[in-house]
Amino acid sequence: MILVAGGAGYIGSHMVKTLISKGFDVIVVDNLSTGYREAVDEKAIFIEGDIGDVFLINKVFTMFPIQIVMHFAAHGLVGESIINPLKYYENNVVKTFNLLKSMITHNVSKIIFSSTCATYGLAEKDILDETAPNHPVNPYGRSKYMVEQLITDFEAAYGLNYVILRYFNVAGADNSAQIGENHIPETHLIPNSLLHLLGRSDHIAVFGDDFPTADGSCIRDYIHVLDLVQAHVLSLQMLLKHHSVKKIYNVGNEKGYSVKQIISICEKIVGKKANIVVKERRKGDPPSLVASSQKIREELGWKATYVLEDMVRSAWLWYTSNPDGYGSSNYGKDI
Ligand SMILES: NC(=O)c1ccc[n+]([C@@H]2O[C@H](COP(=O)([O-])OP(=O)(O)OC[C@H]3O[C@@H](n4cnc5c(N)ncnc54)[C@H](O)[C@@H]3O)[C@@H](O)[C@H]2O)c1
Ligand SMILES: O=c1ccn([C@@H]2O[C@H](COP(=O)(O)OP(=O)(O)O[C@H]3O[C@H](CO)[C@@H](O)[C@H](O)[C@H]3O)[C@@H](O)[C@H]2O)c(=O)[nH]1
Repeated sequence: MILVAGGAGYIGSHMVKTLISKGFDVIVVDNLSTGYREAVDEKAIFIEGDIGDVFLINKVFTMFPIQIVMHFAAHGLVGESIINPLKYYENNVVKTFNLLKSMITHNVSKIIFSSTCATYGLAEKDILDETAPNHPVNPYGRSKYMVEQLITDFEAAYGLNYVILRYFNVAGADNSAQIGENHIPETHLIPNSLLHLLGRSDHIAVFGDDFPTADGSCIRDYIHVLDLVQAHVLSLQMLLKHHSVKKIYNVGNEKGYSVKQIISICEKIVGKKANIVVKERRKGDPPSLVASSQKIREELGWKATYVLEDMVRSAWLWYTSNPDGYGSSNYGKDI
């Protein structure tokens, strides 16, 4: 049985759907702070609760034969983490510490952890492999790097097996259009661009056009949520088959797109012009983050199968099929 922490969120709900389709028994623990009950496959057991609730998590480990924890539960917004670092260190570090401690107490010895390329910070190279130095430049990236360090220390001391996946920017939606990205407020670039083109805002902002990049806007590497889910499936298979697993993998498409290029691709796919407004840089944004995913390709046989246009098309299908998201009235509005 697999415990999916944060399985009601954007990425976690796609993971749960795939695990169920592959015949795994799944239990989701999610406090619904940014997730949705409706996003969780109905064949999964759902517990509304907090990963930091030691009593609850101990009970889950006592009642269910959990083999592996997939840990998606976190706050994930770079900008917000600068304004409210307490929220990030408490939720992402302190509560994960509680979860890890319960795992160790109950001999649950395998974890797949959702980390991020934000651990790298200011990239010294155009393409980042897993040996690039970790110098995160915002509290969110630091909180994730701290958890990576907890996990590696617990591996050394208590034999915790782990796969840490450093996701680059995740985008797109399941092709069914039944689940997708529904953050309130929405801050991510592709959703914001599409919601603007859907008429939900009067402009799309470009945060900074004076970065040291070709067109001056930030460069990111976008990965389809379904390709990312497949990276988890392969990591899961390795953890189920082997002992003493301690792996860190980047998961990205190995291609960089600037903010301006992303908006232009969204315009092309939707067939409409955006009202683009250049604004100040958003604090904590590194100019460029692009992956080398060679390690996971070579070691697990993973490869990205979707290109950027597929991500934008599937996200657009999700938004146009579900204009109210999971039913919330302030879907897509600014704070
Ligand atoms: N979206 C991206 O581009 C991206 C990139 C890199 C890493 N990540 C990481 O992937 C994970 C999932 O991201 P997402 O985009 O799906 O975010 P999300 O906000 O949609 O999902 C997070 C889920 O975790 C739940 N949650 C948060 N704190 C919790 C707690 N203390 N106890 C129980 N449940 C809790 C939320 O309710 C939500 O359902 C996060 O750890 C994030 O940092 C995301
Ligand atoms: O309306 C917008 C929204 C974003 N951006 C810019 O677009 C880029 C991408 O921003 P966003 O989509 O918010 O993603 P990131 O800030 O890169 O963060 C995402 O990707 C990280 C990995 O790079 C993950 O760790 C985080 O959890 C996830 O939120 C950044 O330069 C933003 O400043 C804009 O210009 N206008």
